[in-house]
Amino acid sequence: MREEKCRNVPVGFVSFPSTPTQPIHLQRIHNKRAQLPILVTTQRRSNRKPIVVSTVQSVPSIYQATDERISNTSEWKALEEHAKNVISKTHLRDLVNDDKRSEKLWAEFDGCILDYSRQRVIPETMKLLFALARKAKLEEKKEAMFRGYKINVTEDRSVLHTALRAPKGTQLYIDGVDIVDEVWQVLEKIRTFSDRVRNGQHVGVTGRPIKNFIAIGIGGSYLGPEFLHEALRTEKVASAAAGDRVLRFLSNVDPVDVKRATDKLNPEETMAIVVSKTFTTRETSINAKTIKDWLIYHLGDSAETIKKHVVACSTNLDKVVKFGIAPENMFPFWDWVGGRYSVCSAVGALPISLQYSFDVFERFLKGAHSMDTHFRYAPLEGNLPVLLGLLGVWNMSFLNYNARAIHPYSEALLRFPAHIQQLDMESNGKHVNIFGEVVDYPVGEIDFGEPGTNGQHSFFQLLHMGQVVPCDFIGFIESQNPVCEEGEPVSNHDELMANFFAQPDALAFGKTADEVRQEGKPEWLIPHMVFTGNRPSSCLLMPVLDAYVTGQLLALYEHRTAVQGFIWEINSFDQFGVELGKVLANKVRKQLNESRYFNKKISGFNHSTTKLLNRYMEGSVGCAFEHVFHYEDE
Ligand SMILES: O=P(O)(O)OC[C@H]1O[C@H](O)[C@H](O)[C@@H](O)[C@@H]1O
Repeated sequence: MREEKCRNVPVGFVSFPSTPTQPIHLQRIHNKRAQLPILVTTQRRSNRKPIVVSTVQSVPSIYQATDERISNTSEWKALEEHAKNVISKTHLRDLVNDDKRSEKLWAEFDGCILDYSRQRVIPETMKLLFALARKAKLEEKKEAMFRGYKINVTEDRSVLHTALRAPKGTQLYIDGVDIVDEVWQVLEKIRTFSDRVRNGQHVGVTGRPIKNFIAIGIGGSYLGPEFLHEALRTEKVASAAAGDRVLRFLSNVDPVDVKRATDKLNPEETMAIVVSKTFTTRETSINAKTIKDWLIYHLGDSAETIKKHVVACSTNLDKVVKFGIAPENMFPFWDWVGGRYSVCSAVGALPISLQYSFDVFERFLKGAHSMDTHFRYAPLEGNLPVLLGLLGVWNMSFLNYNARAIHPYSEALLRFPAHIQQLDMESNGKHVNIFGEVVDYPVGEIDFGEPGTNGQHSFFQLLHMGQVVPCDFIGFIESQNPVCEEGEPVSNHDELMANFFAQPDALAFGKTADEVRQEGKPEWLIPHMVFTGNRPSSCLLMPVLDAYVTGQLLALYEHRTAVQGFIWEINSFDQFGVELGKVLANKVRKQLNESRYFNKKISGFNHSTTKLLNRYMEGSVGCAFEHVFHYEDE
C-alpha cells in the first residue's frame, strides 16, 4: 500500500456539462467502485445495425479508481518474482522444444497469425501478465478510449483514431456531435475531390491534368502516409490505380528535400497537399511557402494558381485560409486525432486517394477497423494487440530489454519501422505516470528496424552476438510481386521467407561451444563462434500485403502502444518532450537573423554554442533578401 494514499495533482481542465472550465485534479482514490465504463464483452455480429456506441466522455475515472502504483501491486511483484526465480533459469532452446508450450503461444485473427513461442515466456507467465492487465484495468481503459472518454488528460482530449475507420452509419456522440458522421462527411468530400482530380475534371491552371502530388508535412503528418504509400506502391490493385501518377513527400526543412521533392516534376501537373494538424509547424510552413513560390514562379501569381494547385489537411481553418488556401480546398480533422495516430484521417486519406483512388484507401480503413473490433471485443488471452503489448511490457519492465527491433520481410514496408518508431517512442517515451509521479520501472523501448533481409547484412551481428534486442518478424504468405528464376531451388519470395523462418530460431537457439567444436573449429576460435541464443522474438505471418492487411498491421501496432501505456499508467497521447528543442531553436533563429542582417554580436548562449555559432556564421552566408524580416518590427 502506498504511503501517500491520495494525491492532488493538477492535470488541466476537463469539461463538465455544467462547469466547462472547472479544473480537475487527477488523484488516486480509495473507492474501487468509482464509475467505470460499462464493459461490452460480446462481439457485435456484422449483420446487425450499427449501434450508438457512447455519449459519455468526460472524467477518466478509471484512472482514479486505484490507490497504489501498478509497480506496488501483488500482480507486478508476482511477475518480478517469476522473472527472477523461473524465467531466468530457462533457455529458449529448451522452451521452444516443448511442443505443448509452443502450441499454446499462438493466436490468430482474420488471417493474421501471431506466433510468440520464441518469447521468454511460459503459459504461467502469460497468466501473470493477464492478471497484471486486469489489475491495471486494461479492459476498462481500452473501452474508455473507444467510447471517447478524455483519456489524454494532460491535453483534455479524447483519443479517437478508431472512429476514423468506423463504418459509415455507426454513431458515436462526443459533446453532442456524431463524430463518425463528421468523419464520413470529410471522407465523402475526399472521395469526390480525388475522383475529380483523377478523372481530369479538376485540372491545373494551364488546363493540364494533375498527376503529381507533393505531400508537405512532418512527424505524424508525414510518416504514416509515407509508410502507407510505400506499402501500396507495388501492390497490384493500387499500382494499377496509380498509373503514371507520382506521389512524393516533403518533410525535412533542409532545402535539399525541396530539390528532391520537385525534381523533374512539371508544375503545371503538380498539386501540393499541405498536411499539418496545427498549421503552425515551422518546417511545414517554410516548405509550404517554398512550394507555393515554386508554383507561382512557374504558373503565375493568381488566386487560380493556388486554388488549382494547393490543398490542405488540418484542424486549423483560420491558418489555412490565412496561408491563401481556399476553404473548400481544406480537408479537416479534429483535435481528438493525435498526429502520430492520424494516417486514417484526411492526413492519409487525401494523398493516398489522389494517388491510388478512394476505394483503395477505404480498403485500408476496413483492415484497420477489423483489428479495432478484435482489440475491443476479443478476450485478452487471444487478443493480438494485447498480446504484443503485454510482451512489450514483459520484455521492457521485467526482463530489462530496453530496445526492440521490427523486421518486415517485405521491401514495401521499408518505412513501417520509421512510422512505428514515432508512434511508439513519442507515445511511451515518458518519465512520469498519469498522476505526475516519476515512474519507478523502465518504460518506452527504443524502436528501430529495417526490412529483411537487408537488416541481416547490417545490424543483425549485434542482435545475434551483442545486446539482446527482442524482435518482431513480419512475413507474408504471398508476395506482392511473385518472381521465379529457372534453375533456382525456390521462388524469390521463398528465398526471402527462408530467412524469415530461420532468423527467429537462430536467435532463440544460438549455437553452443560443443556444436562449434563438432564442426572442427580450432579451440582458440570457438569463443568467437558461439551464439548464446535465448534471444526473444515474435513472428507475425499475414496473407499478402494489400491495403486491407496494411490497415490491420497499422491498427495492431497502434493498439500495442496503447496497451503498454495503459499498463504502465502513462499518458501515451501527449508529447511535451518535443517542445524544449523547438523553443531553443526560436532563440537561435532570432540570433541568426540579428547577427546576419543587423550586425548583432552572438550573446546569451553558453560558451560551446557561442563558439559553434560563430564558426557557422564565419563560413556561410544568409540570403540577399530585398526586405529582411526584422524582429523589432513585429
Ligand atoms: O501536424 P503538425 O501540427 O504540423 O505536427 C507535426 C508533428 O510535430 C510535432 O513535433 C509532434 O511531435 C508530432 O507529433 C507532430 O505530428
